[in-house]
Amino acid sequence: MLKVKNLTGGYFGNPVLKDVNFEINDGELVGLIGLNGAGKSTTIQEIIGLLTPYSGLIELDGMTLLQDLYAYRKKIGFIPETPSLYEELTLREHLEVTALAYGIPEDVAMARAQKLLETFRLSDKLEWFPINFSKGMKQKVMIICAFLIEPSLYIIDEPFMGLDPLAIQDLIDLMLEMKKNGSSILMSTHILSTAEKFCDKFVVLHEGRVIAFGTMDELRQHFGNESASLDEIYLALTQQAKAGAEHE
Ligand SMILES: Nc1ncnc2c1ncn2[C@@H]1O[C@H](COP(=O)(O)OP(=O)(O)OP(=O)(O)O)[C@@H](O)[C@H]1O
Repeated sequence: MLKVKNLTGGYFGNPVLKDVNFEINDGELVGLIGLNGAGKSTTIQEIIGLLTPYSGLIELDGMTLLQDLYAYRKKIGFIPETPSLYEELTLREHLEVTALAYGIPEDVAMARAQKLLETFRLSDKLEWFPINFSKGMKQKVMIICAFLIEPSLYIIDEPFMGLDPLAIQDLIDLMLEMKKNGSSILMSTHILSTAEKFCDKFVVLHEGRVIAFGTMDELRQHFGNESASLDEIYLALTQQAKAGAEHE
């Protein structure tokens, strides 16, 4: 379970995030949504420990990063928006390095990887180097490495960019399977129609603040329209927040 409590943080002393609060229970898929510059990537960087909060607390399964950096990091599988692979390592070596870094026995890792490689149609490319992969294939390697770990929390930044429709469906199926196994998932996305279908809850960020957090039903109630789509709610919420800021 992830708890983000009163998080204020950002870059070089500039608080991009202001008093951010939300939680992800075990077995929950939460969508992180917001306009360009709203603070989604900054939130993710705070959770994975690339940034240090100015104030507030981030707790994963009751543990903070400061209590045990290595144990905390081992609980997170992160899939960045832009794939970053080691040019000098083959796909097989990427899997081996991931298993080593997360303390997973090689036979266990390779057994898990086999299924994932089949799902993403990369089984015959184990000896390939990243330079020979397309952008979507590189992203699939990042996905396989993250799912190989079977972490407590998956953080997936813009998962649907660059993936073909088949791979998107495969990724969604995997997320749903991991959710069933009790993992928590935080997914940042601009593809609201897909998010609406699969996410249990939504964190709506606007200019570094959480302007709504809850299930689709809770957001609809808040909005006062029982049949509104996430797109409609989201646009209305951001306009309300903009009008509020202009009024101040
Ligand atoms: N490395 C950085 N140094 C300084 N400011 C940054 C840095 N990265 C982002 N910011 C600022 O933080 C704010 C939030 O940016 P962030 O990247 O978190 O937004 P986002 O919601 O992920 O946007 P997008 O949808 O465009 O990816 C923006 O005002 C941005 O200019």
